[in-house]
Amino acid sequence: APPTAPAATVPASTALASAIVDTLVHRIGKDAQAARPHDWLAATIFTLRNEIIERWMESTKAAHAAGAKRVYYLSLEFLIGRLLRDALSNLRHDDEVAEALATLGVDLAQIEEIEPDAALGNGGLGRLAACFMESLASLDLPAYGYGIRYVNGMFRQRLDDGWQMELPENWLAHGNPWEFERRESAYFVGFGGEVTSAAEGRVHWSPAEAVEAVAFDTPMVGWRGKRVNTLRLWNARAFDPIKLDQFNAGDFKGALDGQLRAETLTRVLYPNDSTPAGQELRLRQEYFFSSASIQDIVRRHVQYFGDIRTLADKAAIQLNDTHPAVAVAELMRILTDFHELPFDVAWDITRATFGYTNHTLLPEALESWPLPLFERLLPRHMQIVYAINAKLLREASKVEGIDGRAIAAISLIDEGGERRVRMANLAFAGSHSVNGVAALHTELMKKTVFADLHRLYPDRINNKTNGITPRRWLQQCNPGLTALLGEAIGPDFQDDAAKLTALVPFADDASFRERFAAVKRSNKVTLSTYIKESMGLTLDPDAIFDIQIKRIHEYKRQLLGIIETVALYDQIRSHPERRWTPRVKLFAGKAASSYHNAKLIIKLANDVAKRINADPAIGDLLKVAFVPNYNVSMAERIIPAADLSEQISTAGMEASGTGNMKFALNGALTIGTLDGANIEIKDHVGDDNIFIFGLTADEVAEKRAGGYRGRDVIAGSAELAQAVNAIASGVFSPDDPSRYKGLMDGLYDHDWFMLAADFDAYAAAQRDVDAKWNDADSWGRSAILNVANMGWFSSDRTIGEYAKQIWGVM
Ligand SMILES: CCc1ccc([C@H](C)CC(=O)N[C@@H]2O[C@H](CO)[C@@H](O)[C@H](O)[C@H]2O)cc1
Repeated sequence: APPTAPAATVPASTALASAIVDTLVHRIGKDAQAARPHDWLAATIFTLRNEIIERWMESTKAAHAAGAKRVYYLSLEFLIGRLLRDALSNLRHDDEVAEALATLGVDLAQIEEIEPDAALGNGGLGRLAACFMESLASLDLPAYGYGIRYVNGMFRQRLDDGWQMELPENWLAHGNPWEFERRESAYFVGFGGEVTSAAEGRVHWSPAEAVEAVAFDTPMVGWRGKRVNTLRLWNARAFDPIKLDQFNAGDFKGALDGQLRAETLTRVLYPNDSTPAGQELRLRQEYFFSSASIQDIVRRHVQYFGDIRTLADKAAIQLNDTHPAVAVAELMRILTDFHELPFDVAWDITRATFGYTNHTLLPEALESWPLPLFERLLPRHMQIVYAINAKLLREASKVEGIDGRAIAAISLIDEGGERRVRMANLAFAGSHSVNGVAALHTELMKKTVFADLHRLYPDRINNKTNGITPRRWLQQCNPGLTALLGEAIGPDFQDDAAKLTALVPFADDASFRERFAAVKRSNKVTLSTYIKESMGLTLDPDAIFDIQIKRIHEYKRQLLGIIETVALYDQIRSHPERRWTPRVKLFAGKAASSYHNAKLIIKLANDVAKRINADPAIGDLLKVAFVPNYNVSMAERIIPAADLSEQISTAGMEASGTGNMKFALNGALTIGTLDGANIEIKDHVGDDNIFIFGLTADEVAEKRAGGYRGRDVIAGSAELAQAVNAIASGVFSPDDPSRYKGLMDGLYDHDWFMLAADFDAYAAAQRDVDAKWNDADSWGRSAILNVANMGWFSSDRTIGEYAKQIWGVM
């Protein structure tokens, strides 16, 4: 049973109202008359925090008392979003707080809207880390998340005449009531300098420069407040914020240089979600937070358990992709240089402690660092990488069937051309578990990127299909559906998402289908109101809401969605006599600031929207919109209103996807390829309740190997050719007719992402969507069966698997 609510819990609504006013007066310094919405937000959070802090302390004490093994999740990204609604709902206080505030004339929903998103991530990887932290607390597992406290998170996207503009994001502008500075948890992190060998083989690294890493803790509140875990984000501070001598000499810049360098380190999140910037500052960020985190983990272990050799029994460290991979070398440095363990003993402890999750097979996304940069910035770690590599290659050379080519592929050092340190190989070699994030992805890891390492360590790669927290992605963002489900199958699904299967029989219940459709329609009306107010565009809530929201990337094929929309537009215009099914196409997503084609695709979506929405011949049959500044809160607003979820990546390129799970859990049907977790969604919801089309991953590989050319396919598809030529010739860009020529030529000449190859199948699947939509019972049945069968995609199931099979904490 969850721990009994401590004495200082939130009193009944009126008492609660006065507690909030008391905080407003004594903490914010405003009385109810003068208070602004942001004052009420702060007062509500500070009041609610009291209970959270007590549960937090209780959780920490309980873990300590139990001598529990802790999970440490190292991630350069945590895409948290807003926390008030999440904390209120997980503590089951949302209704009484709403009531209490209402007695004060304050609308809880309104103040929840002004909380800034903690946008400390790019996309899938960062959001997964946030869902995982919530599930770890909800499963009562002692865990810490470690990351960087960026002052500027993911940039704000503004569209200027359809072009993406990146604006700094200042989530800390008005302070952050959720964080606690822990000045006592501060560590020295060095860079550069040199390594000297001291007496009896001891090694000494004297860095040329250093910063102080200071911890800021944010509570991670689990479902029913079962446990409150810690998200520890590091901030960099200069040891010498101001050099007075230089200042007095008038060299103000020089005097403050140290502080500037430190601030720069944790200032901003790199906005790339698959192409490494490859900049030195990025490596400095990766080492800064990895070192501070490892030092903090080792300090806690020695303090609580004494002997460092038992580290792997009491700590499970998970590397969220390669971004914290240098932590492997950092732990080796601390174990050998400070705790004077023999190399091999240190290596065994390191491997037993680390697990590594791979989130992408895109070659350009696999991080590697030029050896000179790595050596200059981290001279001691370079030595350790060499030592690890020597041991690894010695081991590999003993395995039969591992030839020179395999050795070269296994090596931590890429010798082809400029020598580079392969962070994926370092993470792989330094971990006892290497997991993929969906079944197909994990199989492709074994067959492609890690084929040789897999042959050397055949039982290291394992699969952990992603999941999403049903608290944020159903209960909190879709209260209408949650209430309806509760009426039908009782509340138990809120404690165990697997219990959603109790909904299956209701798919055949016409009255339940009706109420289900009514909830969906009211969510669509709510979204339409928002789109009307924010974009001035009127949407028909009875049209199919067909939605593609995710980072803009060529492998995610927003371009295929746009070209099919252009083909549909042309079909409607040339065949007005036909009975067309009204459709609303919504796009949203950010492009990495240096990703030219992705930014062009955003512009094209806006140009196509402008033309179609203004065309009187179309009316409400087709409306297109690109919603600006897609983020976690926007996803919570859009997903409950979706009928159709676009998951149309080139097969073999989307490791898993997690948006696909969120849409299906909210009763949308998926149109997608056999890629990532789409395959497992199909397996769970049933072939009749999903629209699958296109080439499989193997077929894509064959076509690529077989000299596939888009030109041949385009020539064979009138609809496709018409749409591509219309875009290429400037029909949607009269102000610059050749704007998309290059983009379209790319389809003729390369089409690496197989848009032409999959077009006809995709367009046909879209017509199947229309047909099913016009059979409301069939659509309703399928939508209900999607919700009923999405329990397996809860991140509680995923974390349960990590806990049992990788971390040994369950
Ligand atoms: C170094 C630049 C960089 C930054 C981020 C990344 C991430 C790995 C990209 C990412 O977010 N991958 C997504 O991870 C999700 C969670 O596992 C998956 O569901 C998505 O399929 C995958 O694209 C790669 C390279």
